[in-house]
Amino acid sequence: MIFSEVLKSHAEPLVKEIIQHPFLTDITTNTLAPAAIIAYVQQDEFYLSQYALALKAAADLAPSPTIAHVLMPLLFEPNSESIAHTWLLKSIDISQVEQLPTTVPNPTTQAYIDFLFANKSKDFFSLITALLPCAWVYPEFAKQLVPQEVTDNPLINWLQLYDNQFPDLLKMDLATVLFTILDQETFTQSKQQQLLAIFLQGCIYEWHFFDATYFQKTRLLANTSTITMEELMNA
Ligand SMILES: Cc1ncc(C[n+]2csc(CCO)c2C)c(N)n1
Repeated sequence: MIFSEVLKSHAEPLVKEIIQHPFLTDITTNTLAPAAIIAYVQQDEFYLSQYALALKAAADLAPSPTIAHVLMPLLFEPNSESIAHTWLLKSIDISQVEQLPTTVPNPTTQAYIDFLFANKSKDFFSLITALLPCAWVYPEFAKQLVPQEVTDNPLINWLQLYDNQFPDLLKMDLATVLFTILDQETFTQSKQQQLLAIFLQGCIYEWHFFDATYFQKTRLLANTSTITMEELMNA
């Protein structure tokens, strides 16, 4: 089995969990709470800005000019997925991301981003393996959840985007490119195990990302407490 297939087959149970997450089932039934939509869009805007930086770092770390060349066209602008966010917000009568309050990353978003940059500090292949679940999981659940019949659910556009049905708005080939880079490399057994662990951890973060925004785990001590870090340090 080629390495990318090994990664995907191990992650299959996690994809099943993600597909059953209430965030996604509520998308398919058009019952996703406005608060969950707002929390998701806010967190995702922030997440994607950091993801774009990590992807750029991968292109800079590329072990050969050929690989760098393959990655270059994929360095999407952080806001290239903003159409997905616009569609979600429109369903609750908010037209612009700018209308949302400023975002503080919730602990899950922050942990996911820290995970990406921790793998940047390891090596190029660890980094692209950490970047892969984000690019791979969405098309995986989208192809399974997009309804075959016509629907008036406005949230289905969001799924169709990730099912590559609007290639002019968002190209969905990043996962394929990153898997191909991995498949062209030969890894020792122990390196394969390390990369598999990174890949699965990334898929787990994808589940947590939905869970944190669905339940709005956004109530941070830093937002609610009147004591500042500075005061604690100087006490
Ligand atoms: C937490 C989170 N994970 C994955 C995506 C989806 N996504 C991000 S980058 C990319 C590759 C093509 O743009 C895809 C599919 C998201 N928006 N937010």
